[in-house]
Amino acid sequence: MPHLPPAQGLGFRMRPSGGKSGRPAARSVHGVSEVSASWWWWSQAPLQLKNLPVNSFSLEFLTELIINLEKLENDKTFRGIIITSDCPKAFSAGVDLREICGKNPAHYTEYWKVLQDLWLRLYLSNLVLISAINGPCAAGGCLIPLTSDYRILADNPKCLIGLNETRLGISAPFWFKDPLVNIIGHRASEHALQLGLLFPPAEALQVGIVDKVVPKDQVQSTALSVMTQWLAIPDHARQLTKNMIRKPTADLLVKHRDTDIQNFVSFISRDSIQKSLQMYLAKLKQNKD
Ligand SMILES: CC/C=C\C/C=C\C/C=C\CCC/C=C/C(=O)SCCNC(=O)CCNC(=O)[C@H](O)C(C)(C)COP(=O)(O)OP(=O)(O)OC[C@H]1O[C@@H](n2cnc3c(N)ncnc32)[C@H](O)[C@@H]1OP(=O)(O)O
Repeated sequence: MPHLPPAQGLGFRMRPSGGKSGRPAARSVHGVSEVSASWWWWSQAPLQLKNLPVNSFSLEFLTELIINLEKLENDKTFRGIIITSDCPKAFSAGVDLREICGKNPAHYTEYWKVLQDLWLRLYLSNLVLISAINGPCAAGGCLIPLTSDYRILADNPKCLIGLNETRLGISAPFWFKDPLVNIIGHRASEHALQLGLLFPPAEALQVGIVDKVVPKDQVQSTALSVMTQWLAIPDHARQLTKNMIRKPTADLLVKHRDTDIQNFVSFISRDSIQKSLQMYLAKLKQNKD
């Protein structure tokens, strides 16, 4: 794991709410972020993503997320996580474009490997993962929802979700495509992926990329109630079943991850791609003004 300098505004929060268990809040400060590990409701942890302004996946943010997930996974008192965003602008803007623009091949290699690591950790997690999606998530921003067990989307026209890579002139990695196919089926994925569709809430529900759409102020309470249903199932039976269903998909990435890294690095290092990226980043900044 690389050594990381402290950063402002980067962090994950596990927020207590009611202290049902009567356990005192544990607070620990780490290299990058402050993690306040407390009990909200026995055995379920709300994990709030906060990498302002849009929860884009910087290398530092990815690394911290993996560390925090590992801690939760190893803490046998936790059986599920509700993942949501603490950034008002987005659930996640996906790949942090500054990480893949103007850097060197070694950096691109490390970045892609860590992104794969996060995917593997989430996809094969023993915990129940529920995405409480309270903001837009496009392309790489769908990584957490697509690897979760259940997705709840806020009913807001800004909350668009989908793998829109083709609209950016790129192709979604196979390990983004595979979970989508597993969730919405082959034909709907062909359609969604080739056209780079970003679904507004009602369409997202109809195609099945999310499991529930609720008013924004009910996303958390709905997530809690869904979590309760999932936690009613004995862990060992649910975990074995999850692993049985997901392992073949995960194995594909494990088997091909080196080739996938090489492909990504050679693609992203092209001058033409770097120019497009610079233009896209500049456009994002212009749109703001
Ligand atoms: C042309 C080539 C493009 C892409 C990549 C090329 C190669 C990659 C190869 C393979 C990878 C494939 C798999 C994954 C791909 C990805 O995830 S690519 C990234 C996809 N995400 C997006 O395109 C989202 C872009 N952002 C937005 O649409 C909006 O910002 C938003 C809807 C999330 C929020 O909108 P607003 O509330 O209007 O906020 P702003 O637009 O003003 O944004 C605030 C601030 O954040 C910066 N920003 C936004 N997204 C990113 C990002 N992904 N990476 C880095 N920075 C980002 C934005 O520039 C603003 O910055 P400032 O101007 O405040 O400095």
